[in-house]
Amino acid sequence: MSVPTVLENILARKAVEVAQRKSQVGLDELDRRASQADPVRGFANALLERAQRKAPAVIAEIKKASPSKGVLREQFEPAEIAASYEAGGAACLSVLTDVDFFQGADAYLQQARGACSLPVIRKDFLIDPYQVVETRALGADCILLIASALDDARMAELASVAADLNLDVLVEVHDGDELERALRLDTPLIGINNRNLHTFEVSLETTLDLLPRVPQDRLVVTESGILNRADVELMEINEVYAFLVGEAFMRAEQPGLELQRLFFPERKPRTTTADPE
Ligand SMILES: O=P(O)(O)OC[C@@H](O)[C@@H](O)c1c[nH]c2ccccc12
Repeated sequence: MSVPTVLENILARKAVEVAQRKSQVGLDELDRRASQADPVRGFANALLERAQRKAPAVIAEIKKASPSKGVLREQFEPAEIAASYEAGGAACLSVLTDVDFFQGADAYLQQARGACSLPVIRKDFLIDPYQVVETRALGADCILLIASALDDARMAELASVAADLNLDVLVEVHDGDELERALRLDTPLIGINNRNLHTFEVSLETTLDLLPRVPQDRLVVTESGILNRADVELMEINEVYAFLVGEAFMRAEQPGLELQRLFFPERKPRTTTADPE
C-alpha cells in the first residue's frame, strides 16, 4: 500500500470524528437547532453582487494554523478578526472549524459570525449529511464541498441537503476532472484551489489554466496562495474577482488593514488609536 496523502489522513480522521459527534448529538436535536438558527445572510449573493461590478469579492479566512504552515497567528481572537475584516471591506468570512489539523473550533465560527454582519462559510471537510445540518445549526451560511474528497453521489447528496437548509455551496476543484464533476452540481460558486491538498504544492496557474473551462454563469473563486498585490492584479486582469485568502491576513498584525492594503489600495488606511502614526 502507498503512503496516505495529507488529505487521505484528514478524511480518515474526520470519519472517526463524525461518528463520535453523531453519538453525542442526535440528528433530531441537530435538526431542531438548525430550524432555530439565525437566518442565512446570503453568501453567494454577497460575492456575486461585487464581482458583477468588477469589485473585489473577498472571502477573508480565520485560521489559526494549517498542516502545511503550522501556527499562523499566536494572538487569535476570532471576534476581533471578524470585525476587522468587515471594516477592511471583506464580502464574506471563512472560518476553519477542523480541530485536529487546523486548530479550529465550532465556537470560533459562532464568535466570528456574531461579531459582524457578513455571511460565513464553514471551512471543514464535509463527508456526511450530518455535518451539513450541523453547519446550519452552528449558524453558518455556506458549506464547502471538496471534489477530491467526495464521489459524485456523495457530493450531490450533500449539496441537496444544503439546498434544503438554504445553505449556499462552494464546490472546490483542483483539476479538469474535478471541475467537470463540480459543474454537474447546480451551484453558482466554483472554487479553484491553487493548493493541491495531496501534496500542498501551490501554483496560481491552477486558476488560470482551468478558467477557460468554466461557463459564464458560474463565479470562479480563486483559493489559496494569494499573498501580494501582484497576485491580485494577475487575477483581476484575467477577470477573476472573487478570492479566498487566509495566510496573508493571518500573518499581519491587523488582518483587516492587510485586506484593505491588498485589495483596496486606493482607500486610505483607517487610523485606529493603536496606530502609532
Ligand atoms: O491561506 P491561504 O493560502 O490564503 O488559503 C486560504 C484557503 O484557500 C485555504 O485555507 C483552503 C482552501 N481549501 C481548503 C480546504 C480545507 C482547508 C483549507 C483550505
